Amino acid sequence: MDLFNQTDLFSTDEIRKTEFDMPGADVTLFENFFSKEESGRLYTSLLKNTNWEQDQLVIYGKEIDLPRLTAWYGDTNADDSYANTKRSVRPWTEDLLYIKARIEEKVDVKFTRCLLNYYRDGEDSVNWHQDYTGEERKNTVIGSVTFGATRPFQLKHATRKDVKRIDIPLAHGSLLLMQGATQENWMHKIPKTTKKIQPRINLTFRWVK
Ligand SMILES: O=C(O)CCC(=O)C(=O)O
Ligand SMILES: [Fe+2]
Repeated sequence: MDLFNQTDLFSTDEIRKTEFDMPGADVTLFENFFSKEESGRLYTSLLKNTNWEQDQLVIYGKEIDLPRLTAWYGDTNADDSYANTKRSVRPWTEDLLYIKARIEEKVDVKFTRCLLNYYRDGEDSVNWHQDYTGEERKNTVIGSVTFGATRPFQLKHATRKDVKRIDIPLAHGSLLLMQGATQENWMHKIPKTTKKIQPRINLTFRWVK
């Protein structure tokens, strides 16, 4: 066996935890949170069974397709704050309930919603933004799970120019937890790339009253 075979070196299924040193944020990455085998199964199943929708954004009165496909799932009996946006929230599926339960072992929260994003290729992206609005942004938990291609998740401080930006590669089977005031103090994005890359699915589990 070739001892320096990269595939062998990196094909470990061990969970690796990294806490990031970011002022005003609480961000933790768990690599290999889902095993290779589970991740492969969930990627295929989510790709096929999710009700992917092409959502639009209105800019200067013009409707523009979002550069990705999306879907909302969650507690359908909870008071529906997304009702006025015409976005339909579908009931939890078995896959989503499994992923949700695995994350809930790590955090003291019961998630009520999940937003799924499907980045078909390098042209698909999400621009700088913060999750949640108003008061809800001040203290939140977001569990972000990735299956498929690795894309860099970029973070920048919302107001301080002296704080360095950070790039976290989110790989197949990883879990990123963003807690406390992270959404209030930091913005995040997934940039476009001209590299030939495989599709990627991201799930953000949220808590909405
Ligand atoms: O794809 C990702 O990793 C992030 C998605 C995201 O920021 C969002 O949907 O709010
Ligand atoms: Fe986001």
